[in-house]
Amino acid sequence: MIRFESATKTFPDGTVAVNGLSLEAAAGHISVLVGPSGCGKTTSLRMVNRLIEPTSGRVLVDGRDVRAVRPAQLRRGIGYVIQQAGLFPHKTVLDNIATVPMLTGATRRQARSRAAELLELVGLPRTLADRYPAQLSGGQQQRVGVARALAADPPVMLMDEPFSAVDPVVREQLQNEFLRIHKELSKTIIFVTHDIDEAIKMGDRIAVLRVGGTLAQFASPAELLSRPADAFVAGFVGRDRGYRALGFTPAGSLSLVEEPTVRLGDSLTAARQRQQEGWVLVVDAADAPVGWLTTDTLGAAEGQTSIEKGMLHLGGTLATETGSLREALDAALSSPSGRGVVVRDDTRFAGTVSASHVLAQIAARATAVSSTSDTSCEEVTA
Ligand SMILES: Nc1ncnc2c1ncn2[C@@H]1O[C@H](COP(=O)(O)OP(=O)(O)OP(=O)(O)O)[C@@H](O)[C@H]1O
Repeated sequence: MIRFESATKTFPDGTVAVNGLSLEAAAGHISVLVGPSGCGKTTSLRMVNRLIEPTSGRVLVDGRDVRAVRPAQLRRGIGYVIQQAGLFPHKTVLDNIATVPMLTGATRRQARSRAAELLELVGLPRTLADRYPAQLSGGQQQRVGVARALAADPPVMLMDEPFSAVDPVVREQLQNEFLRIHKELSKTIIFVTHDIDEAIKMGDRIAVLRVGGTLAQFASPAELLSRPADAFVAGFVGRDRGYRALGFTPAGSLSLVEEPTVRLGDSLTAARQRQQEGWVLVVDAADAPVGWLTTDTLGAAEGQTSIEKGMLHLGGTLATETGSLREALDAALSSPSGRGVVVRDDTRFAGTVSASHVLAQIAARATAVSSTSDTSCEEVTA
């Protein structure tokens, strides 16, 4: 666990980068520091591994004031991942990763074997092991950066905008992979980003900082979206926060509508018979939805007698039975028939749901929540 106790940093030129920060980053969880440029995120992070010393207040790791531990020793237990990966340019990928275990006493052979395992864990092929950082893409470099930070198996990791130097698609892959790794390893992580969407995706808890280095709110993503502490936080989390909060509301008891389906290869006559309001859902042999067929234009399919893939509309996004209300609403809104397709976890078709049905469910939940709402606030404030 990492605890900031009224930590303040004033730089010699008088800049107050962090001002009385108090919060607790729980063990085994990802705590995110987010806020506009210059609000003190990096300074806060660096106070944990003593790259920066607080002017007043203190930072504790597992109950111990970091100032009581020699920096070199402290940093051995704290992985550090930064933007642009910060790899040693003259070392190969494998040696970059193996460096830290060797510093902590592993033999070269042990360290390299561990490095090879980590390469796999972060989703990199072994064929990259002997390359130099300059011979890797930005996303691959970031993966090596994560592997290197994990190499000494530190209980704590500090991550400073680790995925911001790559394009949005790679970034999403890196986020997903990191979340998968985190599920396996459960490190205590402080993750810095200026991107609220990334914060909401990655964080178990999110600290929103404002310029001047003060804490505006420390809360779970769902709480931040549904109950921002003030206008600054509301503005920072964004205008569509109501919709995004649905991403944290399980679809749960949403009752599905039975929907007649046809299979690829079935006759067009069957499609006409089963259509509802001009649309019929087509599934494959394993009952997984593959698209919608509009029976209005079937007359144009001259000479064809059976349903083929080329006739189908791609369909909307799919929601899962165990997913969120946001998924369900998005499935309905993006479906060409207006009927959102819901699948089981094994991708078999389960039923459909309409946008009005999801909205009715949202309204019912909102009423239930407001009548049982508690206003407890778990954050530690200065
Ligand atoms: N060595 C320094 N001397 C003086 N001021 C500094 C120093 N380092 C940082 N600052 C200032 O402290 C404030 C906080 O900086 P910090 O880098 O912690 O912000 P940040 O939230 O991480 O910003 P960004 O998102 O732009 O990286 C800024 O106003 C910055 O200019």
